[in-house]
Amino acid sequence: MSECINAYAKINIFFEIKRKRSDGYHEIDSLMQTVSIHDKVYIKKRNDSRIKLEMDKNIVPKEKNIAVKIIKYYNDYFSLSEGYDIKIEKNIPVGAGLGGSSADGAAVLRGLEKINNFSFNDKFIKSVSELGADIPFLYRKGLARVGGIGEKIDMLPYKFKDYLLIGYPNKLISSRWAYKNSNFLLTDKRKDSSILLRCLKRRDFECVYQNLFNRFEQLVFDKYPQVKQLKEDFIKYGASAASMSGSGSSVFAVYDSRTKALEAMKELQSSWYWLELAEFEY
Ligand SMILES: C[C@@](CO)(OP(=O)(O)O)[C@H](O)COP(=O)(O)OP(=O)(O)OC[C@H]1O[C@@H](n2ccc(N)nc2=O)[C@H](O)[C@@H]1O
Ligand SMILES: Nc1ncnc2c1ncn2[C@@H]1O[C@H](COP(=O)(O)OP(=O)(O)O)[C@@H](O)[C@H]1O
Repeated sequence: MSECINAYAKINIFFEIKRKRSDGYHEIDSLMQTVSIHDKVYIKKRNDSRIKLEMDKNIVPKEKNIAVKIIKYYNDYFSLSEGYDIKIEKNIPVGAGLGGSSADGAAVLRGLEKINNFSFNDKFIKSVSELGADIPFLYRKGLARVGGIGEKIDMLPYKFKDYLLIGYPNKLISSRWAYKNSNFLLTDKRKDSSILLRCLKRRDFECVYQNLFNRFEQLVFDKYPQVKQLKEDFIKYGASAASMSGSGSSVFAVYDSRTKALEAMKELQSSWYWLELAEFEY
């Protein structure tokens, strides 16, 4: 039987780099939230050990695709040789800071659980962050404080009700590049997500929106001024707040009504490459 799993994208409501580890990875402090924009991942078990992949946009070669890497990792980890047919319908822009590859990886894990009727344990899910740092969070969905390189997840019980507009200015930015060029940013005094956590505890969402933060913003704004322009456009057209997500280049904006978000979308659609209305996803 074939399973169809929605692979939800994420935004970083808060993102700070804590320190560089000796293996080159960076420890982060982030508040991550899944949003309604998603890929569709279809997965079916085969009778042989082959792994077949079909992806509508031919942007990622099979061997580099996270979906295939996950199946291989799973087979190695549990000493299996299972084969699967996987099909990905891609909607999440690639290299946008929306976690599209990790979302597909997490959906494959959920598919494996459904097909084989088991649940992965925490140790396995943590270990998968080696393949895609955002996979442990996207496997769980919702709102969480994320630490380590992405494997430490504290789920948070708060729910946003506003509407989102998410824009992608057609600049593919690699997370590796952003982290590599982040060292000079770290001379600044580090921020801490505990300010936002305090706002959340009081259910004071205005306070959260006033404290959105992304350590990579300045780096990306300097190199790609159109990303800064997109954020300014969102604010100009009625957003309560806006911030870049992850390593960019997408920017999300928060609107307190669907009507306001739709009006902004109408005004901005012709100026920007990709713009979508979204909701917080739990
Ligand atoms: C920046 C963030 C914030 O949520 O999101 P994106 O912009 O990618 O969506 C993530 O930390 C990105 O996660 P992800 O995109 O899954 O990273 P990976 O593919 O695992 O790693 C790509 C490369 O980025 C660097 N990397 C990644 C994660 C991390 N905590 N420290 C790092 O230094 C490493 O050089 C790694 O080889
Ligand atoms: N299924 C996939 N979908 C998108 N990108 C993938 C996938 N598998 C591997 N990749 C690789 O992951 C890189 C990062 O893509 P993505 O996760 O969309 O961006 P980001 O890390 O900025 O959120 C891409 O440039 C691509 O080479």
